[in-house]
Amino acid sequence: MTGAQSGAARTGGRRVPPPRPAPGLELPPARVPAGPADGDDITDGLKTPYWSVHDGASAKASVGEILGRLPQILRQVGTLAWRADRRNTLLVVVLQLASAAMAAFGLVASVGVLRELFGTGPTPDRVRAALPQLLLVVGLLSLRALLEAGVAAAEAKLTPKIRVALESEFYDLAARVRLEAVEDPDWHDTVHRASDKGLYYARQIVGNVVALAAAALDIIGTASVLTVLHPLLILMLPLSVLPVGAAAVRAARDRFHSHMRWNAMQRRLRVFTWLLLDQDSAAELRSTASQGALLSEYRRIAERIAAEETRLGVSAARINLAGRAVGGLGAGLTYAALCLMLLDGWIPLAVGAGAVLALQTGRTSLTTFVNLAHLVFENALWVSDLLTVQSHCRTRLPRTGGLTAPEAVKEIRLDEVSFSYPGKDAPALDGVTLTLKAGETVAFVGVNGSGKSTCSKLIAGLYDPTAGTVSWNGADAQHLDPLSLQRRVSMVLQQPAHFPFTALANITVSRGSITDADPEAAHRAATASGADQVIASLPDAWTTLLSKRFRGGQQLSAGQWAKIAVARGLYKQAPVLLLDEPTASMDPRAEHAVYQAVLQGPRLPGQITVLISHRLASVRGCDTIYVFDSGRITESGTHQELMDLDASYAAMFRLQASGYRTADSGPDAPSDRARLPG
Ligand SMILES: Nc1ncnc2c1ncn2[C@@H]1O[C@H](COP(=O)(O)OP(=O)(O)OP(=O)(O)O)[C@@H](O)[C@H]1O
Repeated sequence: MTGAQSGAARTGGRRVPPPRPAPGLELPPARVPAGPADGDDITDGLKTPYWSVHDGASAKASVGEILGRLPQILRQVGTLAWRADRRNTLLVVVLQLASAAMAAFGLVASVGVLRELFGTGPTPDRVRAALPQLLLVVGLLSLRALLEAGVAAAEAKLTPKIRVALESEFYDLAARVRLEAVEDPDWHDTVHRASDKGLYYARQIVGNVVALAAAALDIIGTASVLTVLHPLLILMLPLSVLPVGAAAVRAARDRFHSHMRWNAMQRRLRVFTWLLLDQDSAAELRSTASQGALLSEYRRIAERIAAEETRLGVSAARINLAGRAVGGLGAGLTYAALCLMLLDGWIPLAVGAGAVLALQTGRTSLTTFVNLAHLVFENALWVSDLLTVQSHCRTRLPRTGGLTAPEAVKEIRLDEVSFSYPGKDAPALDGVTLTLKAGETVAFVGVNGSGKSTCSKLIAGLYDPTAGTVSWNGADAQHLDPLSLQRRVSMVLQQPAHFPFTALANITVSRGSITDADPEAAHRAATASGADQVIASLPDAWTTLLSKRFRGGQQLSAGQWAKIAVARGLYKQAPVLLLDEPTASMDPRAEHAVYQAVLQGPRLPGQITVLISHRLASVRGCDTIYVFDSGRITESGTHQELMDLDASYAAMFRLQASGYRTADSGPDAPSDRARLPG
């Protein structure tokens, strides 16, 4: 090779320049840190992940905000419950109210017992006098236990129903939204957050709201009992419970903060543990022997987490102690006030003892209330998030109704069609005009990112154009019923889905079923695509599960999956067949067989076939070849016309052909197809 030739490939006498370095790119640094330095915050540099946006929200909200949101949350949960199961919702409410009433009556009866016990007369007489009240207390407490069991049983029936209703509605909506919504990265985040967190907390919130309501009712019950005992005693309640409440708020916030921090640290650690265990990175880690580097970073983070855990534990113990001291102070003040009331004869001893009992109950209920209020506040944010995503889904569903797409597709026309992906300024398609006629096989070729796949998705009705029209037999596709249109199109995608179903179901799914098959059509499709040999080699042939996640499941190679995907596309027998680089991962013989089947094999009468491929030799037999560049069609015609045009298609073709050329062959004579045996 001469010096002039050394930096460039030669194609039919033209030279294709070698790649140039990006302008202005400097040399990289000699050392980069693997993570935050030892003195730095280990959570620095971590983006708040989409699934964590509401974590710790209750620790940031004020008490007023939390209390202010509770009625709305109660309404929201009540509506969900009412919609899911009216009977059990009513049961929960009624039984919970009755249970709170039993608790209050139990307290009053307990004061009655104390009154008798602290009365005058010999002890046996006092005990005898107290017995009926004592039996009443036992009866009321037993009744309360029964009522609480009833609440738990009704809740156990109600919660799964709410979950199933919410889940079904959510998955039904999310699975049907239009493709451009699904491909929006923000959409992906919100939907996954709703699925992982929203649905999880929707399950938790019912139980938590019921427990919160129970705690609130107990506080109300306690306040009522104190008022009945002596109106002044109601003043004791805030004195006794507020310090406990403040300590509980502080402890709850600290817990939520710690949880957030711990989560963030664990996420940094998981980056490394995941890489160490992951199947995809296993081969490279071993071949580069870089496990040691990853393990040392793992140890560094793990040690920081251990130190942080100790710090958090000690801090929690301190807050606990402070909380108890404040609570004790409150209790001390209450008892001092009670003593004064007793000494001045405002209340009898029995009432004083009853008040102590009631205040003790009130303190416990308030601590429970504070903890649950924080929890419910945070749960509700996730549930609201889920409900917002659901309503958002409703706005992004495909149109319904419209004309039924024609069964016999005579012509599909794209007229000045443009399309931009959400959030992208540059259009992926920019004024594309082309006509596909019944019975034609056309090819879309062009460099990466030039808009070929996007164009095929617009033809399939998966996207609506942002400008211009796609029409079927003269009717605007946007006026056609999307479902009927999708039934007329079969798409084989560049990265086909690997359904964890049987081999047969992986094929029949294109007709919307994973249980029923047309055996002859499935066999024909598998034979044409080359999937027949793949399936025949599987232990249970058609019924082999294609997923290692199941017992007896099998793992296929990328090329084998591609054959299954082509079979799936052919099995649908749709009037429009779109093949988006289906053979990229196939071996040359398999690729050749697929193109033979598509281009020359039996096909549906009038079927329109679109092939997208980078291997130009494979599509040279197509009726029309469209060359895409930056979202536009820059050339079109038959292979020969484009070769005669001698523009970019001809240059690309010669470049590929040069890789196969032997010393004695002409510039555009050879092709990989021509060289294949048989
Ligand atoms: N889902 C998507 N969201 C945002 N942008 C996208 C999406 N899919 C494609 N694009 C962008 O649209 C442009 C056209 O992409 P398209 O996949 O249609 O090209 P292509 O010609 O099929 O490329 P390739 O040969 O690599 O398959 C590219 O700039 C690409 O980055």
